[in-house]
Amino acid sequence: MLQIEKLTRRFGGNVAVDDVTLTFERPAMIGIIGRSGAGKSTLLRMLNRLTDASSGRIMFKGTEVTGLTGKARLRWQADCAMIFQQFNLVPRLDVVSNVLHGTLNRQSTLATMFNLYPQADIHRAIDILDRLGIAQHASKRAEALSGGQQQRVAIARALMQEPQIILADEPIASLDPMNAQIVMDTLRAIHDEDGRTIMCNLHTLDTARRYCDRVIGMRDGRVVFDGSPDELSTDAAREIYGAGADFSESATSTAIDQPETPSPSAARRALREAEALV
Ligand SMILES: Nc1ncnc2c1ncn2[C@@H]1O[C@H](COP(=O)(O)OP(=O)(O)OP(=O)(O)O)[C@@H](O)[C@H]1O
Repeated sequence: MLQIEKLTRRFGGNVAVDDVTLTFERPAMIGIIGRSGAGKSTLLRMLNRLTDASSGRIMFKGTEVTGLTGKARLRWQADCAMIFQQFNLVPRLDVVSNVLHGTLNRQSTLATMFNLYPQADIHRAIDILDRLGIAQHASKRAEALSGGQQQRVAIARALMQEPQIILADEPIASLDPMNAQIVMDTLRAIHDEDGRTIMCNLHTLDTARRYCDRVIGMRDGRVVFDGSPDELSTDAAREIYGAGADFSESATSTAIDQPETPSPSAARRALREAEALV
């Protein structure tokens, strides 16, 4: 399905991603771990074509992604949607409009300028927000939401593009443990229910073990581990993090509490407000 072949990215004399070859046969939830500077973000950004490769190639279902230009490249970026640590929403814009931004690649410039979205898209945006448990916030400005809620808005915006792959670059690094759990549960559910591939850069080992089917460990731009969560032993973790015998997994762990649940009537009210707004 997805093949990464000898992918390399250099920044001057620094090799951020070094000759990485990976094959993904079927949709899965994949965690990429490694310490800061290991090359995780650069790898995801090359997959999404935000960053060009220095050499090597990416193939998806027979198409060479690394060779796409213009509209074909934009289509790929919708098919392989990306979410970020800092959410990248428009803070002063309401939540539904932020989600509708996920359709920008398909809109005419004029329609975009005047926020003219088809009714069907508006309903779909609200359905997606409802699915992610945040429809009650649909009419609020994005900046009024908590970090976890904003990350779910970013996921909703990604889902508007009907992507086959969702790339998540440190999606929970700015969140408290409870919101981190909600966001990871959401990503896992999207994989389980929709069959989309989810590829997440993660700082914490326990999150990768708990949520992912396959874990890829990077160190100094190279893949040094590729296996199931069960195979990710403390020794393997030491190798990935380049740590000594005093390596403690607790240094890469998060404790997790109980998630919030919105009241159904509040959600319905907010849905009506949002429909009136857009
Ligand atoms: N645009 C850039 N220009 C120059 N060097 C870069 C650029 N982007 C990344 N690098 C370098 O490439 C290396 C890998 O960075 P990258 O951000 O991919 O690592 P990472 O594993 O995602 O780290 P973190 O967890 O801190 O985000 C680092 O040495 C970084 O300084």
